[in-house]
Amino acid sequence: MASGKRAGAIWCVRPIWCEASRGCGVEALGSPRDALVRSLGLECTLPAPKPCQWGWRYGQIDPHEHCVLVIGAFDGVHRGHQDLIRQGALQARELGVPLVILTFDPDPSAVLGTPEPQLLLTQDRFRQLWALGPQELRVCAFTEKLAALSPEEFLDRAVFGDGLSPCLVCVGEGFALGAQGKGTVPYLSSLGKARGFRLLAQPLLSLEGAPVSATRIRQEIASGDTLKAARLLGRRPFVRGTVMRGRGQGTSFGFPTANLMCAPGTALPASGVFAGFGVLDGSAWPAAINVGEPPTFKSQGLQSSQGFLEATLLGFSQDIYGDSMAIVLYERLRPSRPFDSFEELVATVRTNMDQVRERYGEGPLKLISPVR
Ligand SMILES: Cc1cc2nc3c(=O)[nH]c(=O)nc-3n(C[C@H](O)[C@H](O)[C@H](O)COP(=O)(O)O)c2cc1C
Ligand SMILES: Nc1ncnc2c1ncn2[C@@H]1O[C@H](COP(=O)(O)OP(=O)(O)OP(=O)(O)O)[C@@H](O)[C@H]1O
Repeated sequence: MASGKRAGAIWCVRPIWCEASRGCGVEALGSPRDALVRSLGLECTLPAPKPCQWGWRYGQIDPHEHCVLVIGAFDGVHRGHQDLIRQGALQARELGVPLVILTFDPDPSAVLGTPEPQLLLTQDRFRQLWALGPQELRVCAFTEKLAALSPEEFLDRAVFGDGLSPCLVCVGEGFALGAQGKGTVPYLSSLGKARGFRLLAQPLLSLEGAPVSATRIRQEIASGDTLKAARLLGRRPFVRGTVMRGRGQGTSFGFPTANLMCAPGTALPASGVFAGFGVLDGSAWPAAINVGEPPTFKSQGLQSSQGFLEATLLGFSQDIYGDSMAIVLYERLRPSRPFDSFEELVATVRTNMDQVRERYGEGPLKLISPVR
């Protein structure tokens, strides 16, 4: 296994909107409603998974039918990933064969002992990949056994040995797979000669002066630059979590907040106040959001845990304790800070709510279907 830091090393790891998001910013996602639908991957439904020898698949091509195979962990399904998959789709169309995306679950970094904060939960990653239009999405269960396979063993067992016969394999420049990261581009290229496939190494998509990578996007999110993260992702970043009980003071302050505990390992800003949307039951509510422990109430309960945020949804008043909710992070409004008085805190949060209202209105935007 190669080191977890190696760029593109996998072991060390219906395209409606792809075209629109190429070469321009997130505004290309269209209306606020369309942008939310696309950011959350609600425009498509994943088919039921079917088991295969090394994992499972969504959709199916004929066993050993020639195909174009695009391989990667694809955390975030960012614009570099989209570019690579779009290239695979073009090649597949020219060759008259289906497109298969091969990915891994869990993310290889989790098994290799170098877990990275995740830009997408697994099902969201699969949905974003499926939205790019492959005929099959193949998922290899990433276990220590799989991690220990050499590139030759991986190809012979988990690819050719599990019903896939690619005539073209597409990866990013600098990609490597297999134990010790041995399966570099030149290495895979020569293995392909013996196995009847060509290897296409796609130059990395660069935006705003550097290659797009999950690591770079994680850094932008951690620093609170959710707008830049959105430009690199080609969609708005969002997180999911469960609504928990808080101190119960928000209602008395005049802004009830949904306290959200996100899944462990979710990529979140360190702290800060953001404008965005809360998405529940297929509707999106403009929201003012505080990420992280509120500095005025340090260490007074669940807020001290990592992965915590709270959001006041404009125009919303229902009991949603225990419900799951997605929070889509638009832009950062200000840093979180301690307040000397509740009055000052309330007045400042109200100003933030007004900022959200000015930008996104109040009350729900009905999205296509309930958040799955
Ligand atoms: C938009 C928004 C901004 C906030 N900003 C801060 C802040 O800067 N400092 C702080 O200590 N708490 C901040 N909070 C957290 C509030 O103090 C907290 O929501 C309130 O005390 C209610 O907490 P409870 O839901 O646990 O009762 C913010 C909350 C929201 C919704
Ligand atoms: N900016 C990019 N442009 C084109 N292809 C890319 C880009 N970034 C990654 N890829 C390719 O996409 C596939 C999936 O990448 P993977 O998630 O496995 O790891 P990675 O290369 O480390 O990417 P990242 O750091 O963005 O997660 C790989 O074939 C990889 O080389």
